[in-house]
Amino acid sequence: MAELKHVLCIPFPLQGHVTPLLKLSHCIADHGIKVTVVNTESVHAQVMAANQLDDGSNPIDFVAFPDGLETDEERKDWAKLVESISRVMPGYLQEFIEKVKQQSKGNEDEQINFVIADLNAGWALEVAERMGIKRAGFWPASVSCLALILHIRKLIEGGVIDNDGIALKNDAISLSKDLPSYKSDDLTWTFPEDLTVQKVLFNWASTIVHHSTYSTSYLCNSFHELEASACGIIPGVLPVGPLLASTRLLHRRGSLWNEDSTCSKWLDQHPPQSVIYVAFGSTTIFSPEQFYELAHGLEQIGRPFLWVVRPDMTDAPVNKFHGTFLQRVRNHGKVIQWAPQEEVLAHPSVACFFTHCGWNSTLEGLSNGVPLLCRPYFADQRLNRSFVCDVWRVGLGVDGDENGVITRHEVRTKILAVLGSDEIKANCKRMKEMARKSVSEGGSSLKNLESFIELIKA
Ligand SMILES: O=c1ccn([C@@H]2O[C@H](COP(=O)(O)OP(=O)(O)O[C@H]3O[C@H](CO)[C@@H](O)[C@H](O)[C@H]3O)[C@@H](O)[C@H]2O)c(=O)[nH]1
Repeated sequence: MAELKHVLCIPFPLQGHVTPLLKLSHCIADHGIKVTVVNTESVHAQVMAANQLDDGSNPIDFVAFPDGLETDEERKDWAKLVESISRVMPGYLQEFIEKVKQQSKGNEDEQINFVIADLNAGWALEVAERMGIKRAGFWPASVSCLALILHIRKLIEGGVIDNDGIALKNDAISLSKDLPSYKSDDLTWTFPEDLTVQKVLFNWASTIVHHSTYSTSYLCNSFHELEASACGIIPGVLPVGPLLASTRLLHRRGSLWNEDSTCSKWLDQHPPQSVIYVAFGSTTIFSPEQFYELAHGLEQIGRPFLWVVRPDMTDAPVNKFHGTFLQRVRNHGKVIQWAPQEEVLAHPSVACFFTHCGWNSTLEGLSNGVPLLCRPYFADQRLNRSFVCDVWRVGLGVDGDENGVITRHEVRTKILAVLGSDEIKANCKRMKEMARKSVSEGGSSLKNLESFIELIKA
């Protein structure tokens, strides 16, 4: 079938951003539209290495541009990463769009006529506007988080935060009478552990506000029924989620690391709703003390657990620890470096999900009806935790003592509490049905996606 349009999708180069935009790219390609995904060279190499093609018929094209950095160490410094990509990538993007135009020799169907960019890589929207190309922002986190960021000016003017984003009072923050109020700790740029990092995060958020002006529509990985009031205060917001992997996405679904393929078999060996799945996304770091408390808590529960420990998750001497720990838990615990998370969460033997509350993990948990235990690390994760525990009531927080330090005792008691709560189970079931309905025939997110496809084709 001849492709009618050519869409360029540009994610921000982090796992939690690449995955959802890649899933959206597949949804668009399913409608007969040509899609090219632009990654940094470093992310591109990881995606290609970690995701083998099933049959060579991947429906999406990939291109890669340099990010202007030399080492992976530099890439871990977000301030550097954000500064570098927004300095060097706009030039590569413009060059690429012009090259495609020349190569297509006037064939309008081949030329790039739509750009979808993560608002965290919003410089791409600026390039698209300059080149007269239609465009939309993509937001990989919650609509409530986007609402907060887009109201930064109002919060400063209202004396709620200062010019560095620091909350001036401990009071609940209200953006609208219909929207659940935000706690001052839930401001997504708050990082009391390190005020320099907080400044970087706040500047980053302010850049998002600026870049949002280059688009009038924002595709969000959420669904209307989940965040109706937040959707109501952002004109142009288009929830199209939850963006979930399905069988067609077995090609290049976007993991940056190799998924451990032994999980399914291991899960098959356990009774329904018996396994505690523990994974904290791609960026969470645990201090050695917190890592050990978590490990001991899991061990003491004496129930089966599947725990993702990324090699860079802690400075604790993991190998030495693992030797004895794995020996002790060998009958019920499995530790891996990276999971096929969506498959794990969909497995009937999973009973609960101990998560950092990254938005993708939160949505994947909700969509599979799995109760959540929340240990947020930074950014939007505290806000997501508040929604999970206080608004939707589908999980419990593992909040630590007055200094935020978690103990093995708390890990154990909270897991047992979440497993024993009928209220949480009932809410999870309801949430799963709502999430699935939104992306089914006639559902709100599917309708939004279809009207967006019409916009591309127009
Ligand atoms: O072993 C694992 C662990 C995670 N994942 C996947 O990796 C993604 C992780 O995304 P997310 O849960 O959102 O966490 P982060 O990687 O931490 O994502 C960043 O981006 C998100 C979207 O903006 C934010 O909500 C987070 O706070 C931010 O840290 C999810 O799709 C998971 O399914 C795996 O496939 N295997």
